[in-house]
Amino acid sequence: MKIVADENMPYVEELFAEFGQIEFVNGRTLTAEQVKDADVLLVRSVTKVNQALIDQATKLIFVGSATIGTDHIDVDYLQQRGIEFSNAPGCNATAVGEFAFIALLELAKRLGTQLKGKIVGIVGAGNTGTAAAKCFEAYGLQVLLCDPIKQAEGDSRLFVALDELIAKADVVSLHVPITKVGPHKTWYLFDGARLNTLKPNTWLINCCRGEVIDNHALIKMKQARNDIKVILDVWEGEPNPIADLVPLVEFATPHIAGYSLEGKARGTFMLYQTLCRILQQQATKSLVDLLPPFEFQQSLNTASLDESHLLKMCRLVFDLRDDDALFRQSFHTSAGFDLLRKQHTHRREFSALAVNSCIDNAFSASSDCIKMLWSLGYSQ
Ligand SMILES: NC(=O)c1ccc[n+]([C@@H]2O[C@H](COP(=O)([O-])OP(=O)(O)OC[C@H]3O[C@@H](n4cnc5c(N)ncnc54)[C@H](O)[C@@H]3O)[C@@H](O)[C@H]2O)c1
Ligand SMILES: O=C(O)[C@H](O)[C@H](O)COP(=O)(O)O
Repeated sequence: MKIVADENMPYVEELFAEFGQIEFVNGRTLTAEQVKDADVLLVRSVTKVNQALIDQATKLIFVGSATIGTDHIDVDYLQQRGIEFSNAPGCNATAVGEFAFIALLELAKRLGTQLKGKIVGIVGAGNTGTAAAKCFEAYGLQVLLCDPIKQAEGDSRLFVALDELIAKADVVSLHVPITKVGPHKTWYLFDGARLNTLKPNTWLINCCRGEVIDNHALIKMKQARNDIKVILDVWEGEPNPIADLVPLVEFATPHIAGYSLEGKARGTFMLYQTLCRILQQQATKSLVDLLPPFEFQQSLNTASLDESHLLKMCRLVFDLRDDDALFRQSFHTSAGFDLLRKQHTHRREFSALAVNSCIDNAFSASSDCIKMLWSLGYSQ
């Protein structure tokens, strides 16, 4: 069996070698010639899998994408050809939720203010939106959810309309898939008109897909209203963000919100499980065995955990300032953007770090602050 896999997908060797020969390829420049004799194709979000790419791949039985998004896959064409397809829903949701939380703590710090007390509006209450809400709620913030699709499906959570969310929220965090048609299409959901309805001093964060915000309109808005603060992990026209936008954005990263080691491992592992099912083979590998132990364990020796302590705790697993600095140095070319992603030092999720209070100290961390960290996702 021949497996063609994106060279930037960790753990492929460990999980797929037992099935046959693996050929690692550059996912961005993959050609029909390279996949024509593949039985299995493993991709990431940078590879467009469509008729043009796999027309000649007559042996192909499975296409797997180690991603949540599926906008790069022509799912109908795969279905017509009878080729099994699977993405990895939820694989990096925790990473995205924690990214949004940490990014907003960083923004508050940079602006000399606090995230505590803000109302956070989450647009799209699926896997990543729910993971983000979990962090904000663990920190005691009020969260508003907007998801007309889930609402219509009878999801029991409380939802608000987008206009109401924008009118009430201090922070707007975007978590929708990119869709171009239908009553809830998200392409340019935040166009110039909607951006102008953001209330003064709103913080806007996008870690879903760049085109959910009209980036040219965002430039105009930022030039006119610097009270609006923006964090972008995703960009219209990746891998070539609009250069004029970058200096206007408070934190800028190269589409790495989902890049935790755990999220990456889960993505590849879910594809391994699917191939085992297709081949009617027992899955013998384990996800836990893939992950290296984390270097630290933390004892808290403080009676209360203020926001600056919390941010220090977060930086132990992920220091977003590094990604922001590197991005500003080398986003200018598509090679730069992709290289930043390729060379990203995979961060860990909160769960990698075990946190306890110093039990022998009278002024040790109160159980409330330890519980808050555990609710955020840190281990006990
Ligand atoms: N930056 C990254 O690294 C990164 C990582 C993971 C996912 N993503 C992107 O984020 C997207 C969302 O991921 P997810 O796991 O939360 O997906 P999901 O499918 O679990 O949830 C998306 C939610 O958005 C809702 N939705 C759709 N249209 C909407 C609209 N117009 N208004 C409000 N809600 C709407 C859906 O009903 C759904 O509940 C993915 O499709 C992917 O494009 C980015
Ligand atoms: O859709 C997703 O899961 C994310 O956008 C994912 O993090 C993108 O990462 P890539 O596929 O480029 O590795």
